[in-house]
Amino acid sequence: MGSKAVEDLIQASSGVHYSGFHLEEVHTSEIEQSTTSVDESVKQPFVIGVAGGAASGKTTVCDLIINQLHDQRVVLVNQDSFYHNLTPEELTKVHEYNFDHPDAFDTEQLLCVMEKLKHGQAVDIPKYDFKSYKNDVFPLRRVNPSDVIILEGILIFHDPRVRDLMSMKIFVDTDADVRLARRIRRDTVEKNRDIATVLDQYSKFVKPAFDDFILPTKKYADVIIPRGGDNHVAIDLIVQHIRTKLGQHDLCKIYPNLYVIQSTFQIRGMHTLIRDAQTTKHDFVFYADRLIRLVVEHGLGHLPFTEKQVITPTESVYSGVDFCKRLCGVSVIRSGESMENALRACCKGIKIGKILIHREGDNGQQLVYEKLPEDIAQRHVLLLDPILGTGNSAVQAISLLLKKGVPESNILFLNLISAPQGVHVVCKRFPRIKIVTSEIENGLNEDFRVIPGMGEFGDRYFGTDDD
Ligand SMILES: Nc1ncnc2c1ncn2[C@@H]1O[C@H](COP(=O)(O)OP(=O)(O)O)[C@@H](O)[C@H]1O
Ligand SMILES: Nc1ccn([C@@H]2O[C@H](COP(=O)(O)O)[C@@H](O)[C@H]2O)c(=O)n1
Ligand SMILES: [Mg+2]
Repeated sequence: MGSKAVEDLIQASSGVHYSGFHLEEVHTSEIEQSTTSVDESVKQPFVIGVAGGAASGKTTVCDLIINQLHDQRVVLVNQDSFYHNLTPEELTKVHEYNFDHPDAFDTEQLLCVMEKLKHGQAVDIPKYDFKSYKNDVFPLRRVNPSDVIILEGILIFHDPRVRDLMSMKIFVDTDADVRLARRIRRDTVEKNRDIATVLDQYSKFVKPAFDDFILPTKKYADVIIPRGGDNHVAIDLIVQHIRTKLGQHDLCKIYPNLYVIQSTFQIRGMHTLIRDAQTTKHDFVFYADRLIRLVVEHGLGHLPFTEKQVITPTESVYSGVDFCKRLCGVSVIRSGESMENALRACCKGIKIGKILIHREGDNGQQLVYEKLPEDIAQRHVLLLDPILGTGNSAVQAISLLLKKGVPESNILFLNLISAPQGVHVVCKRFPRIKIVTSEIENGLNEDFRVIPGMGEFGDRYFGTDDD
């Protein structure tokens, strides 16, 4: 592929940083590999479960959430669509059929639909007809893959496999008498049923199933909404939370200890400069330093604090906090040393240890030198290395700190860019350490280099590259 084709590719891929590629060095296979790795990681939808008794206000709550999330792609999948069709025999004795029992639903079909949606495929979902009791009413409803999928139904929390799909679970909690009153009105007005049948179904099936199957799933809820759709505060908070989660990188949803600093145009502009192969050494150092300072300041915000009160010059009391005192920086030589100045500028007199890890071959790492404070086990450690790639150096460095007695939860790993592979390796092996980074990369190339990346950070920062 010639450089013209590469430029076309860059042009076509809005929103993705390709400015760090060395155009003359890019090979077709590298581009295809990087593009494929992006496609493979199909953006995971944010799945919300909404459960609660019949006529508690579930659909009303879902409609309010959908309205407020108007600028997002949201779909509603109703558990009613997965009611089993009744056999001819069951149809003749429909008043003896329990529509509130978990067995009334085809959960396997629901799981199959969710699997497809999660993998970015559109699905056709049946529309349930409460009058004919049939779930094969045509035309089927076409549901496209979306950023947010809301799963609603009385027993949507019953099956653990369905629960596991959900990033957020909401239980709509409405008084039984309110639910019954609404149900009588709905079933008589909308479903043309007579009141005696509605009350009979309620006492025989609806109430017992609520007590036996629905209410016990309330414990799985992350949020319980009293008064359903009338509770605007709860709905506003839920929508706010969903917006925050949608703005986060998918990896942050998997690993709660991974923090990617909120992107702004300033931050993206600085990244654009340090990733550009044409950027001068002077500019590279200047903008790398600015980004490092941001990451360090953000990282310090994750340290514990103690409450402290001071008297202001107006002799008033200011209730504030005191910084965590027992800190230590540890830089991974050589790139990590570029982060020391920012740490020193933020934490007066901080001790800084060093670790040297030699890269053996393509993927192996070997620890060759370490100099750490003797009392490091009693300190919170800020581990400094601007790039998290394969995760091999980070694992070596963290393992050494643990061997020296530093508790895992006292380690804060600060870097500028992280490859998903490295995040998986570090977060799975050390789930209690925190990682603070400023951008998540597309992946690694065949040489285990981060892409798009910024080249050899140490060489560019310390001026030892050939230019
Ligand atoms: N806060 C409310 N105040 C008054 N009526 C409501 C309220 N919330 C829902 N309803 C009515 O109650 C009935 C059941 O509400 P719905 O949201 O469909 O509940 P669910 O989906 O839990 O069965 C509907 O007729 C709806 O219009
Ligand atoms: N043919 C049917 C199917 C279901 N029901 C009742 O619907 C309730 C669930 O729907 P919500 O919108 O209230 O969640 C449930 O209590 C079933 O009894 C029915 O009456 N007829
Ligand atoms: Mg409903």
